Formats: sequence, structure tokens, C-alpha cells
Amino acid sequence: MRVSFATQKAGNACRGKLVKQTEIHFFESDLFKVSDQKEVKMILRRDLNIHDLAAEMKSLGVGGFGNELKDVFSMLVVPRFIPQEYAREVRCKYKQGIIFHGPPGTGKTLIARAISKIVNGKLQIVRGPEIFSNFMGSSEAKIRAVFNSAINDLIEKGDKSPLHVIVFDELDSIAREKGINPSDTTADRVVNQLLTMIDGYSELSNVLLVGTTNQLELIDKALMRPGRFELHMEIGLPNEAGRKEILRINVKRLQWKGALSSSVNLDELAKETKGFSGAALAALIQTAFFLAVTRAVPENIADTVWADAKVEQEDIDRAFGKLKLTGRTD
Ligand SMILES: Nc1ncnc2c1ncn2[C@@H]1O[C@H](COP(=O)(O)OP(=O)(O)OP(=O)(O)O)[C@@H](O)[C@H]1O
Repeated sequence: MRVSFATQKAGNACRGKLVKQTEIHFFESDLFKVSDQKEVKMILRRDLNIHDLAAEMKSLGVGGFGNELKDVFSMLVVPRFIPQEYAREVRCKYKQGIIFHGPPGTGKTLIARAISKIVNGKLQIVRGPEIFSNFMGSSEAKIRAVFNSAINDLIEKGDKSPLHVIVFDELDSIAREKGINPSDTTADRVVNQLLTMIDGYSELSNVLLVGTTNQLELIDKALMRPGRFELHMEIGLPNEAGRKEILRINVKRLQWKGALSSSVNLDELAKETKGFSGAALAALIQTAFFLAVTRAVPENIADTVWADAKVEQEDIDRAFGKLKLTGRTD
């Protein structure tokens, strides 16, 4: 099948299923300049199959999630595809933000990145602890700066502004319940500044907020009200099927390179890794690969033919021993 994307007029766009043999031809037009890979990706990611989210997330490297994310997508992501003029006519008010909470390494930030890709967002990841500064007023200024680019886009481009996906990693570190520590006034001022920025722009539609935290209970309640970080979703440890999917994602590139032995049984591995987070599973495969590479190195490291490295079951077993993991049951 041969698909051509004529982007001049929406009506010319060709729809079809992409198969391995599909040839895609991009033509430059006034609307889309096919000048770099990023823009090509932007066009492609417009397609979203909301009814098969597991496959969508897998294609973005996030395993172990399927329909449990559907509500989040229905409330947070799908409305962002509604043309803004129509949204105003039907008085659709976008949900401003979501908090993903749960144990470390379960993919909270990864999901935020995937959402940003799906909505063609301008992604900004703010690490909570980086906001704090000892200089008076500096932390609040950093909070304001986070929103600068979105505000400028909105002023310049209006409805045509790209969607800014602002991710606050470790939100609990900058948004702790106010007044908890009376001697720490910076923390309270930072929360106030964040509230001011969010409220100031809640009527505006080009910002989608994502917070991640391991401790939802520490976050200031005012930040979790409607119009702010109003959706909350717990991201727990993956079950056996989820672990298998995450393992598959992590070995995919090794498989392509012929660097994974058939002695490695992913079904068994998924069973044995009860309590592992996605990050722990990724680390397990990485460690096993490094052990395989080390095994393939001859006496003189300069003579190494890297293609000889192949992860065997014995590497996985040894990697298990090297990673100290604690976890919960399914
Ligand atoms: N569901 C998943 N699918 C695929 N890989 C995963 C998944 N969860 C975690 N990982 C792996 O773990 C890494 C860390 O994940 P991520 O940073 O999203 O976790 P997190 O929940 O935000 O952790 P933390 O709470 O410690 O910030 C990812 O880069 C990825 O390699």
C-alpha cells in the first residue's frame, strides 16, 4: 500500500492502516514544513486509538497499562482534541491537571511524557527540588518562569498555541501543605505562587499540568481542587501481565540486535519478578546486558567484537543477585 499525505487541505488527507510495507511520502506545503523529524512525528502522532490504549502506550514504550488509563484519557486528553472554538460554544471546560501518585519507578513520569507526545505537547519537566533557592523571591520567580513560554505562546498565537504539558516531578517537594512548618516561609510562598499561576490561567487552554509524587497526602489540598491538579490516579506496581509487557519493551532492542538468547524465558521472568517496579525491571535487563558484555570481552578489551554479547539466562540470574530489590506482592 502506498500512502501519500497531502497536507494542503484537510480533505486531501489519506487514511489507512500502516503495515510494514507501507510507503509514506511527505510533501511540503504552506501548512506543514517537513523540515525535520520532529515535525514528521507531530503529524503522525495525531492518530490516537482511544479504544486500544494499551497498544498506544506500548508503542510509546510504556508497558502494563491499558483500560485503567481510559478514564484519565477521556477527561484529560480527549477534550484537548476538540477544536477550541467548538469547545467554547459548548462551554467545555478543560481539566487542568492530574497527579499520578504511587511507589517509585512505576512509570509516572513515563506516562506524563507519553501523554505529551500524544497531544503533540511542548513538554517541560520541572524537578521539584530544583525550584527552591535561598535567595529571597527567587523560588517564586522560578515558578513564574515555568509558565513563561506558555503565556507567551498564548499571547502570540491564541487558539493556535501548542499545548504546553508542564510536569512537576516530585510535586510534594514544592507543594507541601501550607503552614506545616511555620519557620519555612519560602515553602508557603512557593505554593501561593503556584496557585496564582494556575488560577491566573485556568480559563486558558494551552496548559496541561501533570504532577508526580510518592506521597499524595503531603500535597497542599488547595492545589488539588477543581481547576487545578484535580484528577488523581494511583500508579501501582505492575502485575504479572504488566511485568511481562515491560520486560518485552526492555528487551526489544536487544532482540533486534540478536543480543538476547532464546534461553531467556520472559514468561518465567515475569512470574519471578513479583514486587518489581518498571524501573527495577529495566535495571534488571540492563544489568544482565552489562554482565553479558563483560563475559564477551576477551583478555584484551580492545579486541572485543561487541556483536558477540548475548544475554543468557545465567546473566539474568546473576543480575537478580546484584540488584537489591524490595517490593510488594501482586
Ligand atoms: N510501565 C513502564 N513501562 C516501561 N518502562 C517503565 C515503566 N515503569 C517504569 N519504567 C522504567 O523505569 C524508568 C523510570 O520510570 P519513571 O521515572 O516514569 O518512574 P516514576 O514512577 O516517575 O518514578 P519516581 O516516583 O521515582 O519519580 C523509566 O525510564 C523506564 O525505563
